[in-house]
Amino acid sequence: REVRVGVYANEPKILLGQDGQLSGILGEVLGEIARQENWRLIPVPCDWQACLELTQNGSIDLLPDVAFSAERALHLDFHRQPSLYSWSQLYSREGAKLKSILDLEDRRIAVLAGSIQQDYLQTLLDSFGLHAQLIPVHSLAEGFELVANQQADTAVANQRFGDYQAPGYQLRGTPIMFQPAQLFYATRKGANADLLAGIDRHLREWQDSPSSYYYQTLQRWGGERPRLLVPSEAWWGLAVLAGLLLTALAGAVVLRRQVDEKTRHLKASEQHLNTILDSVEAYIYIKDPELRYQYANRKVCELFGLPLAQVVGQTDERFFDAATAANLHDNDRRVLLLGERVETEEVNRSPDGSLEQTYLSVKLPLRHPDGRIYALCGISTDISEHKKNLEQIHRLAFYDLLTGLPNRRLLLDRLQHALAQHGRNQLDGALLFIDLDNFKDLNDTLGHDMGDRLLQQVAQRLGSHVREEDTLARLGGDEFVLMLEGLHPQHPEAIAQIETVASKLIQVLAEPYALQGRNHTSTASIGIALFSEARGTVDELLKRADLAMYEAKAAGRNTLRFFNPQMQAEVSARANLENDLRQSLAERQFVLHYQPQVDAQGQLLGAEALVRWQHPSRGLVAPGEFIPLAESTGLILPLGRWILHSACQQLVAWAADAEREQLTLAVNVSARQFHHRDFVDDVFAVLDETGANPQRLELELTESHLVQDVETMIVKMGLLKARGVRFALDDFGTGYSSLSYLKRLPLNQLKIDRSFVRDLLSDPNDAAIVRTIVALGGSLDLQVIAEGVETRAQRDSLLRLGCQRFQGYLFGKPEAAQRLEQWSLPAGA
Ligand SMILES: Nc1nc2c(ncn2[C@@H]2O[C@@H]3COP(=O)(O)O[C@H]4[C@@H](O)[C@H](n5cnc6c(=O)[nH]c(N)nc65)O[C@@H]4COP(=O)(O)O[C@H]3[C@H]2O)c(=O)[nH]1
Repeated sequence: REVRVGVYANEPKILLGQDGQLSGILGEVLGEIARQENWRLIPVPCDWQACLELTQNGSIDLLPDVAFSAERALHLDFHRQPSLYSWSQLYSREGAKLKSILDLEDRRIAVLAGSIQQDYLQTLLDSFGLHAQLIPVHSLAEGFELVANQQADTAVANQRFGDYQAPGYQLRGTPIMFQPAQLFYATRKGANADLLAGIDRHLREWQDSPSSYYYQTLQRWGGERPRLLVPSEAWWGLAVLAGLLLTALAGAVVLRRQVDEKTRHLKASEQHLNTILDSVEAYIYIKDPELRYQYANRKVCELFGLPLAQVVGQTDERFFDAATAANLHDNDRRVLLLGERVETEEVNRSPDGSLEQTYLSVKLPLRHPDGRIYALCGISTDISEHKKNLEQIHRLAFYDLLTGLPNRRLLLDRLQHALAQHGRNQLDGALLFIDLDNFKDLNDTLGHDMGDRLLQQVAQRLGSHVREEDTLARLGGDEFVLMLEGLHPQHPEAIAQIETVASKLIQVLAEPYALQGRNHTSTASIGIALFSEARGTVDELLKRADLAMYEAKAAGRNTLRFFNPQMQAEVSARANLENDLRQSLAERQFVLHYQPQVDAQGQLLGAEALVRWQHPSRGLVAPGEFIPLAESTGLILPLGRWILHSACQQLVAWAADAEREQLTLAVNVSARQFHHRDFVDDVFAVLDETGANPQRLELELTESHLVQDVETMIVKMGLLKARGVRFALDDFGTGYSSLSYLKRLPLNQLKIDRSFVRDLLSDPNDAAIVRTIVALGGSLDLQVIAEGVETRAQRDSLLRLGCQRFQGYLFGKPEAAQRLEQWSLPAGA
C-alpha cells in the first residue's frame, strides 16, 4: 500500500532525510511501522500550511506531528495513542529579558502561520490585556532566523524543535512555555482508518517498552528518557497545574490592570470632586481627631488667606479668636467623640475680633468600614447677609423706626405673653398709657420735623427711666405704652410701685426739651390699668389704660389716673347716648323751648331758644346732658343748624304778628359750631331760606369761644354783624375775658351768669361783680341782661345795681312757643 506522507522541516520531529526519505523522530517511527505493515511511504515535501491543506483534500495520506484540536478534528482524523508529547516555548536571543508572559508587552513574536500556537498565543495575550506584534512565518526555521537577525524579539516553537535548533541560531529557550500538546499522525477525515489503526497498534506496544524502537529513536534524536515512565495522569496533572498557574497569573495581571484602571478612575474622580468642591460657595473641610485641618476647599483657603498646603495641619486657634475656636471645638468634639451629626449656627470672629461672620454648619463623622471615626467633614455656609436681612425684617416688623422702640405688634405680643405669665404667678403687672399733652399743637406750629424730634427725646427719657425688663413701646403718634411686670402681689403695694414710676415719668417728661435751639415745654398724661383687674385680655387692658388716660386729660393733663369701673360705666353710657343721639337727629326728636327776656317793666323783649330732646323712653332730656356729647362727637353741627333753622322760622312767625315783630330771639352757638369754617355761610343760608330778619337774631357765644383763634372769630362776627345779626356774650364773668378782646368784639349784649345772681343777696362779692359788669357794659355801650333771676328780691337788687334786662324763672321757664305767645303784652311782674 502506497502511503503519501507530508514532510516539512521540523527537526528533530520530522524532516526529509538526505536520501529523500522521511527522517526525524516521527519520520523514522512511521518508517518502521510502514516496514512492518508493508506500506510504501512516499514523502511529499511541503511547508506547514500547504501540508495541512494537502492532507485535508486527501493528496497526503498521513501528516505527522499534528496536535489535536477540536477544530482540526472537523477535517482530519487522528489515531488514539499520542505519537509524541510536546509543548510550545518561546526562544529568544541572549539577554532578551523575557521571564514571564507579562514581558511580552510590545514585543515582536514570530509564530508559525495557521499553527495552533498562533491562536493560542493570541488568546493568551488578549486575556492578559497585553499588546504584542505577532509575525507569521512559514517555518519554525524562518521564525528563528528573524529572531537571530533581530527582526523579531522572540519566536514560538515546539519544545522539541526549539531545543534542538536554538543553539544553531544562538538562541535560548525562555521560561515562557504554554500549550502542552499531544502530537499525532493525521489523515483526511473519513479516510485511511487502516493506517491509523496500524499506527495505534505499534505505538501502544512500543510505548509500553522502554527498550522499543520508539524510545531508541527518541534517544537518537535528543537523548530523551522514555516519557511514558511518567504516568500519563501525572503528565495531565502537570498540565492542569500549569493551566492553574497561568490562570492565577492571568488573574493577577487582570487584577493589576483593574487596580490601574480603578486608580485612573479614582484620580479622575478626585479631580472632578476637587473641581466641584472648589466651585461651590460653601466652606468644606475635613479635620482629624486632633481637630487639625486635613482638607479645605478653595473657599476655606481664601477665608484663611493661605494655600491648602499651609492650611493642612493647622487648628482653628490659628484662624479665629479664642472664644470662636473653643466653640468650634465643642461642636467638632460632639461629632468626633459622640458620632453625632451636628447642625448648628456658628458665629466666627477673626483673631483680632474685627470680622464676624455667621455660618450654618453641618458636621458629620467620617468612619472606617468597621465603624471607627477617623475624621469629621464639615460644610459651612455663610449666612451673615441672610441673618442681617432677617434682623432688618424683624426690626421693620416689630420696631418703630422713629424711636427704635417696640411697636404695637411687638407690644401686643409681649402683653399676651405677660398676661399668660400673670395667670401662672401671683405677681401683678400694669399697663401705662402715656400720651403727650397738646402734641398736635406743637406739630401744627413747629412742623412735623420738630414733632419727630420731640418724640425721639421723649422715647429717650422714658427709656432711661424704666427697668430693663419693662417693655416700653410706641403705639403711634404721641402715644407710648409702658408695661410693668413683676409687681407686688398685694394691691396697695403694687399701686404704690406704679405711682412711683408714673410720677417720675410725668416729672421727667415735663422738663424742657431743646428744639431748634429753643426750650420747649411738653407734658404727658398717663392712664394706668392693672393686669389683675383686666380679666386677662389684652384688649380689655389696653382699653382700660386708654380710658384712664382720657380721665387724666380731663382732669387737667400732666397727671396720672388709674382705671376705675366708674369710667367704664360712663363710657358705656356715653356710647349709648351717642347712638341715641344720632338716631334721634334723623328722627327729628328735638324741640325748641323759649324762655322770655324782659325789661325793667317786665315787658317782653324777646326770648332765648333752648333745645330739648324728646326722648322716646326718657322723656324730655335737658341740653346739659347731651350738648357736650354732641360737641365732642361733631353731632352739634347738624343739630346746631337745625336749631338755627327752627329759631329763624319762629322769628318769621313772630314777624307776621304786629305785636311780636319786635321780639328778638337768642340762640346758643357752641364753640365747635362757630369755629367751623362754613358757619357764616350756614347762617346766611338759613336766613335766606327762612326769610328771618337778621336784626332779630342774637347769637349767644360764651367766653370759652375766646380761647381759640380770636382773630378769625372777630372776622366772622364782623361778617355776620354786617348783615345785622346781633351777638351776646353768655355766662359773662365766669371765664377769662381779656378786656382788649372785649373791646374788639362786635357785641351787643353781656349776660351776667346766673351764679352771680343766685348769691347776689348773700354774697357782697357777687353784687360787686354785677355792678362791675353793668358798668363795663355801659362803658362799652353794651346792653346787660341777668339770667337765672328767680325772685323779686333778686330782680330788685339787680335793678338797683343798674341792670335793666332780665331772664329767669321769675318771668317764665323755657317753654313751648305757644306759651310764649300767650304772654299778655305788656306783662305785669
Ligand atoms: N336754675 C335756674 N336755671 C334757669 C333759670 N332761668 C333759666 N335757667 C336755665 O339756664 C340755662 C340758660 O341757658 P345757658 O346759660 O345758655 O346754658 C345752656 C346752653 O349752654 C346749653 N343749651 C341749651 N340750648 C342750647 C342750644 O340750642 N344750643 C346750644 N349750643 N346750647 C344750648 O345748655 C345750657 C343749659 O340749658 P338749659 O338746661 O335749658 O338751661 C337754661 C335755662 O333753663 C332760673 O331762674 N334758675
